[in-house]
Amino acid sequence: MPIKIPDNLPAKEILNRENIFTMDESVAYQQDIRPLRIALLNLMPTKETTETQLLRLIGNTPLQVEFVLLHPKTHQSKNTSAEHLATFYKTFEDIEHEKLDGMIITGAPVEQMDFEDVHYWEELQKIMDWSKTNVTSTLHICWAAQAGLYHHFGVKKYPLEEKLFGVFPHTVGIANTKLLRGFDEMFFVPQSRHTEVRREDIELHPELEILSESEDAGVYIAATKNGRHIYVTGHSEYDCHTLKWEYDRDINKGLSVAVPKNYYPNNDPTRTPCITWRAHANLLFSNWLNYYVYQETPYDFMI
Ligand SMILES: CC(=O)SCCNC(=O)CCNC(=O)[C@H](O)C(C)(C)COP(=O)(O)OP(=O)(O)OC[C@H]1O[C@@H](n2cnc3c(N)ncnc32)[C@H](O)[C@@H]1OP(=O)(O)O
Ligand SMILES: N[C@@H](CCO)C(=O)O
Repeated sequence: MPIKIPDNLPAKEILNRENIFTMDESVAYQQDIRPLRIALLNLMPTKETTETQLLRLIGNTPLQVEFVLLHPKTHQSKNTSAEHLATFYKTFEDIEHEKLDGMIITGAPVEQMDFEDVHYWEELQKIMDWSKTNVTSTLHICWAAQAGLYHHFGVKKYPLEEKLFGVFPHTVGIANTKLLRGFDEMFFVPQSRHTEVRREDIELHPELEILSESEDAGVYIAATKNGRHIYVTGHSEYDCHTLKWEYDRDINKGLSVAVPKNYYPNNDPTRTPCITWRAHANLLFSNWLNYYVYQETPYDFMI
């Protein structure tokens, strides 16, 4: 939340230089509050797990949030029951005449396919185009970040020689950026993917900036300079045991997969992993909700 301070307090200038958000008394008197409307376009097969992970992070705010669950109509889900979708989910057609304060588009296990081979690619492109005018800020996670960068900017994804799998140190790329307010200079993020986007391709687009990256994992967060589209390649929303679940799943299938790096104590998969990214995950989502959604969205957006 912004700090409301007297109009002429000297600290105001110092904080403004650090991009700390302050608000004059005169502006504060005019500020109205209403619940935020945030949609989760859930592309994951494990929909119930992802709902829980993201609600946990979105719920960490004093703001009231109305959560709208969306699934792609043009894909028949194998792993989530039709009953769950019918009870709790809507499709894009149900909301396309509305406005949203924020939208999160999740990852999906389709990164090794061409975008055009994904069943819901056309539908997703339509939703991403619509988001430019109907959503104040859209956060794209993992495959959705690759899909958004490709659709909006033509940025390609490239296969990695081996799966990027583990918990890696990341750094803040641009000082005082509001999305990373309060972050330590180095922080940890889980990564679990077979493909990457590259800095040099993103740099060709002056509308984009790279907010965070990692020596091991490459670009972590890119965003449009106006904050309306945010692309996050890692999985800060993952629970402590999600990487273990993915690792055990692949081992049980007989796949050759390396132990996730920097995750188990002494990299020993018989030991219980320890979470090292929760604080930054909470900050990332509360900064997004505050600075990119709540402070930017018009009060009468939905009228
Ligand atoms: C890079 C990132 O974004 S990481 C995020 C993705 N991570 C995850 O999904 C982790 C959890 N997922 C999993 O562990 C596995 O996908 C499982 C265990 C749920 C299922 O795996 P499998 O049995 O091997 O494959 P299955 O044939 O059921 O298809 C898996 C999913 O791939 C996706 N998929 C596969 N082909 C297509 C396609 N052509 N178009 C769209 N989606 C597709 C679907 O999401 C499908 O699940 P769904 O129908 O429930 O939505
Ligand atoms: N995080 C994913 C990568 C596949 O897209 C998994 O391991 O299931």
